[in-house]
Amino acid sequence: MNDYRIPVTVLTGFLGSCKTTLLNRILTEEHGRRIAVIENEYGEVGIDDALVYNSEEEVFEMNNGCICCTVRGDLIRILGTLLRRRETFDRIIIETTGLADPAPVAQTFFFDDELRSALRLDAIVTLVDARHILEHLDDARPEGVENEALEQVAFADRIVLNKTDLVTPTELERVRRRLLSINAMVEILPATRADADLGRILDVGAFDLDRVLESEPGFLMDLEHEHDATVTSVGIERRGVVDGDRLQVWLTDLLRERGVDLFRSKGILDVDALPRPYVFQGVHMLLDAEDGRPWPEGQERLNRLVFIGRNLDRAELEAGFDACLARVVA
Ligand SMILES: Nc1nc2c(ncn2[C@@H]2O[C@H](COP(=O)(O)OP(=O)(O)OP(=O)(O)O)[C@@H](O)[C@H]2O)c(=O)[nH]1
Repeated sequence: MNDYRIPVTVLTGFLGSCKTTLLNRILTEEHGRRIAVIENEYGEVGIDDALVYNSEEEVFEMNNGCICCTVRGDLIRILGTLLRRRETFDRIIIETTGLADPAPVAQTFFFDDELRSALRLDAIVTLVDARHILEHLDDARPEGVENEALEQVAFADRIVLNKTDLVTPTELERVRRRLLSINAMVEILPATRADADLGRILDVGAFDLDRVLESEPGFLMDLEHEHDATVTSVGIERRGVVDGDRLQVWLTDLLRERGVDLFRSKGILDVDALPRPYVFQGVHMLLDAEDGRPWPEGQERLNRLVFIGRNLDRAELEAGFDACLARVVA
């Protein structure tokens, strides 16, 4: 029997594991397919809108809470809105935050009659950072507090085992075995910059409710979960021109000294008043930087930074960044 329901892919994976990189690849390579994107970002300052490939696709942002907790109602509303013009797209991709539990997101497609009859959860695709995943899986949590990285691996229908360039073959094999010890059935696709075969990721019909119910009988009932309250996000927005040299010193020192607890950092900055923004991305102690898309004409250049990690000190981060500002614009 033909299934005319619209396929939905959930992209999940811990902070910095490469979700946005994979999303950009899909939007570039599947160009011509009509894709509706729903993006959930952690923290009050959104950055990913500027990092997602500039495409024809409509991107629905959900920035005011976590998709698996506070904004699940928003997700249902956005899906409902999309269904009212279902002829305008062929598939939906949802990118969760790096700290989301994918189970409540998956449940959304089974609770609501309208959604269940129109949408088909195709697969939960979990991105894994080969370099950092073991420390996150080993991160002991108090009783009742969940380990999101573990949930993301356990719930995956496909794992894109990414950043293979940052580990040795022996380390990669150790990670692969660990992933299979958590989720024996999952198909693992090794990748660098998420260059896995999209044919193994999209339209694969991999999500199987019966299998999930076998391993998690409470899947359709148990909505309660608790995140680690020591992990928070600090968003900073400032006008002004940043001094490139001071910024380098500050960021390098910050990541070296705090990199263990600083899971993720990103920023879009007006450095030295250049025509294009300076975009930096940190994952623990590793830092990448590149020029972003040119600042929009006639629009104010607002510096935006986000830090996500354990026991973050907002005042210290703000003071550190403020000291990098060469010129403050009121
Ligand atoms: N060395 C290396 N770096 C990578 C690879 N894939 C992605 N990166 C870098 O890792 C960083 C995080 O990538 P993103 O795609 O933004 O990760 P994400 O999962 O969307 O991040 P959050 O949404 O913030 O959780 C970026 O600086 C990427 O350039 C890879 O295969 N190897």
